[in-house]
Amino acid sequence: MDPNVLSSRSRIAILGAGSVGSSIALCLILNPVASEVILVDPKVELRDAQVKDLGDATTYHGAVGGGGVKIRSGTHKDAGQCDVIVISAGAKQRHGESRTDLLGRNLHILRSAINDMKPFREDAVILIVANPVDVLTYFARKFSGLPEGQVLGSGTFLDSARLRGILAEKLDVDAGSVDGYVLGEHGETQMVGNIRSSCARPRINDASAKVAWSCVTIGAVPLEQCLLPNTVLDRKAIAKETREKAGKIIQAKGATAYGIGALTGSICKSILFDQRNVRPISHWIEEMECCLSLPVVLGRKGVLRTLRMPLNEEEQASLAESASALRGFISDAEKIP
Ligand SMILES: NC(=O)c1ccc[n+]([C@@H]2O[C@H](COP(=O)([O-])OP(=O)(O)OC[C@H]3O[C@@H](n4cnc5c(N)ncnc54)[C@H](O)[C@@H]3O)[C@@H](O)[C@H]2O)c1
Repeated sequence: MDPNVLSSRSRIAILGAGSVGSSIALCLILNPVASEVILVDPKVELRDAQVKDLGDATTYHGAVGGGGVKIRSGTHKDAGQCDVIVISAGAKQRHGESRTDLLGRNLHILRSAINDMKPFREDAVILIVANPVDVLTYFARKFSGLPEGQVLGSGTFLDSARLRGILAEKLDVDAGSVDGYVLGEHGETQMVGNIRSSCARPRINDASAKVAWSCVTIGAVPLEQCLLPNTVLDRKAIAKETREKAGKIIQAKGATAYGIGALTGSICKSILFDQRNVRPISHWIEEMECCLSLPVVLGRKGVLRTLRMPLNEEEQASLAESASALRGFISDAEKIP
């Protein structure tokens, strides 16, 4: 089927009209993949103002079905009937607040948003962007009752994109030719640091732990064989730079929005156009009993299958450690009233 015919009937809802939600909406206007984008936010003044502002951007953009993208305000019930529901509704961390308390607030938002959206259209795909993304993806699957492949989180797609960009610069190649993944838990939310001690969980100490270095290739050529003459690749420093990029942006401007906006738009495209792209996406992993990122095939039914990477022993151990930390965090979250 012509993908544009498919998309012309499609609708995407975005819950949360803040920095991230509005950036996602703009990307979906500039690179249209659905005929309608619906913004949902209890702050109705903000929501409607974002819709008006974004509406101006549609004037010269969007050729889906020839008529351009329609952006409008909507309710949670409208969202439940959309093809893709992006959840960027989330409170930001207050000064001195523990991650557990933040999770408590965001879990509350997620639970009420999902209840308000029910009943879901049968083939709806829920895409979690709000943090902590892996834990919220786990609970969205539980609260929504949708088939597990239809509930996913942006996961380490953003971390992996950052890694690719940094490697591309160091190796002087196009980022599109770099194949490499950050796996496990989404880095912006490593549940360490100011987490309450009663909820402290094992952490990955090595900053390079989550990059699947053994599988990085440049145009299908193993990384080792692609280094420029007389160069040494400091993997630990690159992993650290990848992990700390978000923090630096947030420190300077309060939030990250454009990167996640563009990548979320591309996940929506993979789903609605049934593209079968391989992306590192947070999803339910049965044997790990949590949601975390491994490469998956993405299509109209969401996660179609997980691809198992030939990780070395150390990488497998760090992935297991990431899963154990997430399981611990989930079990702490289950106790939140
Ligand atoms: N996954 C990633 O890679 C990534 C990257 C950047 C930000 N984030 C996360 O995205 C989330 C949003 O960030 P932001 O900067 O846009 O925050 P923001 O405060 O600007 O926007 C959040 C919006 O959610 C709305 N909201 C609250 N409850 C709602 C509900 N029940 N239904 C609909 N909307 C509701 C709020 O009113 C607010 O407007 C945060 O959790 C942030 O950590 C994730």
